[in-house]
Amino acid sequence: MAAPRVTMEVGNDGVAIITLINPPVNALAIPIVAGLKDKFEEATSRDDVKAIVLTGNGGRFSGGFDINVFQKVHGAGDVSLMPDVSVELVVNLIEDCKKPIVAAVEGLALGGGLELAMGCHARIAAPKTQLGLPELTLGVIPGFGGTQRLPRLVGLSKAIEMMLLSKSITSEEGWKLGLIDAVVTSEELLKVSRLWALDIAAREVLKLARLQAKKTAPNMPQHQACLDVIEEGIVHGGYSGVLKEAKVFKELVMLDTSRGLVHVFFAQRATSKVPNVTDIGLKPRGVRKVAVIGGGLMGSGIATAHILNNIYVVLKEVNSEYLLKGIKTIEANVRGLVTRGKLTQDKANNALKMLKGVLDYSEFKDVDMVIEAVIESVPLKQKIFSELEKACPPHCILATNTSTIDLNIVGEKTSSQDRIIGAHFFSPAHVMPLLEIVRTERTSAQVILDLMTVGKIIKKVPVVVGNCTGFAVNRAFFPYSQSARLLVSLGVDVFRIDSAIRSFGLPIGPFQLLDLAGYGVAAATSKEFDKAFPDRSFQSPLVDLLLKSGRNGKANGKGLYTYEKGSKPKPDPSVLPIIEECRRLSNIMPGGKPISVTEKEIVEMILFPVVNESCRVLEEGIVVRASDLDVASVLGMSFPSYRGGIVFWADVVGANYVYTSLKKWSQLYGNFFKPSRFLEERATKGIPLSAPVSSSSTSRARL
Ligand SMILES: C[C@H](O)CC(=O)SCCNC(=O)CCNC(=O)[C@H](O)C(C)(C)COP(=O)(O)OP(=O)(O)OC[C@H]1O[C@@H](n2cnc3c(N)ncnc32)[C@H](O)[C@@H]1OP(=O)(O)O
Repeated sequence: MAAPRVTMEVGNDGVAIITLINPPVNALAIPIVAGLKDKFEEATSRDDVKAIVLTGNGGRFSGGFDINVFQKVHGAGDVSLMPDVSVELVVNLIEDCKKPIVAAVEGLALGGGLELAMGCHARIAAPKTQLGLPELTLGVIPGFGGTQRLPRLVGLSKAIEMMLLSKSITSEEGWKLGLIDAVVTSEELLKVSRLWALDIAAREVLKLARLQAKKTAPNMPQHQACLDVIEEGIVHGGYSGVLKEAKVFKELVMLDTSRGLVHVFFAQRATSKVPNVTDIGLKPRGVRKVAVIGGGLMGSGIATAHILNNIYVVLKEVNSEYLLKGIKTIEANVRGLVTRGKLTQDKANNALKMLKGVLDYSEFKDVDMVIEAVIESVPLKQKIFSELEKACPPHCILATNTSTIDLNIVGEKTSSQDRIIGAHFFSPAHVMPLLEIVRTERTSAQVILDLMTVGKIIKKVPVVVGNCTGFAVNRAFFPYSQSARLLVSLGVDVFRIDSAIRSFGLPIGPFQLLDLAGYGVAAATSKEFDKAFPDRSFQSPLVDLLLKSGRNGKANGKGLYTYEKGSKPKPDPSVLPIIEECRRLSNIMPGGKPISVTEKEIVEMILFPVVNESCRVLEEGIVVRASDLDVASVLGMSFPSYRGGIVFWADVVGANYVYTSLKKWSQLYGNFFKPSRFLEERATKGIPLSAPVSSSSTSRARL
């Protein structure tokens, strides 16, 4: 029988195949260990070797360390006969190798055999390969790093079972656990392992991940940085990798991105602390049965959010046709989650069992909460709330999903103002995470606390806000769509505006959002804001012109963009004459010529007016604290979380810069941009916008 040896063959592809030859099980005898060291050193230093595959001859990877050596140790009583494999070979030469090493395992990889394979950068196995660490059966423990690497690859419980019970697993099971990267036929084993090794060498995976991250996280440096650090370890070894990791970590933690994300993390948690509500010893009352009035888009979304979280819902509509439509929408919402893999069929069935459709108030006698979600009509809402007062038990919370109407007016015809509260969901209500809880001066603390608790049960982030037109989010962001339309009237291209806002980090621009919401909704909400804030509301003819030309956005497939199934929305060039007409009617371009702006100016001219209105929201105490508005802007408007929310971002940009910019634009383009008193004061005194209102002289003046 030929002497145990290790061979190396370098292919034209630059892959060195290192083979263990020690029949019958390729036990890791002393000459094999020495041979492995030689070959790995050679492969590492040779320029023609790009990557390495380690394999065993004769269809068996390795049965482990040569047990005969144990006998020699026992006989001589000399433990120094054991070679240093764990650190010298597996860590220094294999794991830290600057070239990728892939183990191609077949038949068996036991004890030291599996440990060698675990030191490699990937493991490809033939079917039914036996993988195990049976060292305890010999009275010892795994000695080539197995105690450390196996738990990291398969998890602690499985690793303990495999070691303490000396239980082997198959390569198929290993693949499921993450120990094996791919299981391929015996014929393909070497070919796939070579390609795998080259793939790591060419770092295709990293390249792909980089491209992907560029698309999904364009403004966040930590994604590319993470890939750079991983690559450093692959190219220059683990030590160099951890050094770079430590350095890059410290750089990243100091950046605005991390500051913004950490701010949002704590800001989100702070929303559950509401002075005089959560700190006065009240206990939330259970809400088991909820009635939703109105099965339209909002009502059905709200009902869906509740049944998905085990809350019984009665959905009330005015006739069976509408009711059926509402129930169908809820079923479609739930099915959609199953299709997208977000919900199991079982859970979906259980959720739908929690729903009952009704046409009258008989089921309302034992409901704990009602959420009204009918159209925005004051007389209709007033009528519903006075009926609810009679139909519901006295403890029942009376909530409305209105997004514009003053809650005091909604409850005017009742004597239950203490139970009336706003539950402002964002569409689609079963998906969007924000729940604005709107309180009036008369809403009781108990009712606020109860709704906050339900909000958490249905997995929303409840933010308690005050009562005003638009509440916190829609109020602060009403200038968002208006400034976009103002820019269009000043001659800036619609699609350029959307693209600038997307580059800033919002998922879609203001005009795509307009298409999505539908022009009817946009026209109605614009009117509310024109009415509430006439001094600073910009009235653009654009939406009316679009409606007149038979367009209604995505809903009828005709918007500023064209919508075809299966493809992304595309700018529709046929809207350009409508936009020209809009500019002609507005007649605000200085000297009749389009203004010239950079992408940065577009973003600032759209978002600084939002900051300005946010200042008024803060000054009026509509939110408990500035960070609540940050959370609301991130969760309700998809303002990029890595910018920390609208107020946080404004402070990063600098209140003074926001103020001077707005002042300049207000001189050029009018009152829409006029800085608010709060902004002016904070900017001139150098106080951050996020500082508590009570610390500014504004509120001191009021007190
Ligand atoms: C530091 C490290 O963590 C320490 C270690 O690696 S300790 C070693 C851990 N490995 C083991 O315990 C595996 C022991 N071997 C076995 O369980 C089985 O031999 C096997 C499953 C690999 C193969 O089984 P099977 O096909 O039935 O063949 P079997 O007759 O047992 O073995 C074939 C030959 O290989 C030898 N052999 C098997 N494993 C060996 C090993 N690890 N060292 C030295 N010789 C070994 C056997 O003594 C036998 O020799 P023989 O032909 O001269 O009698």
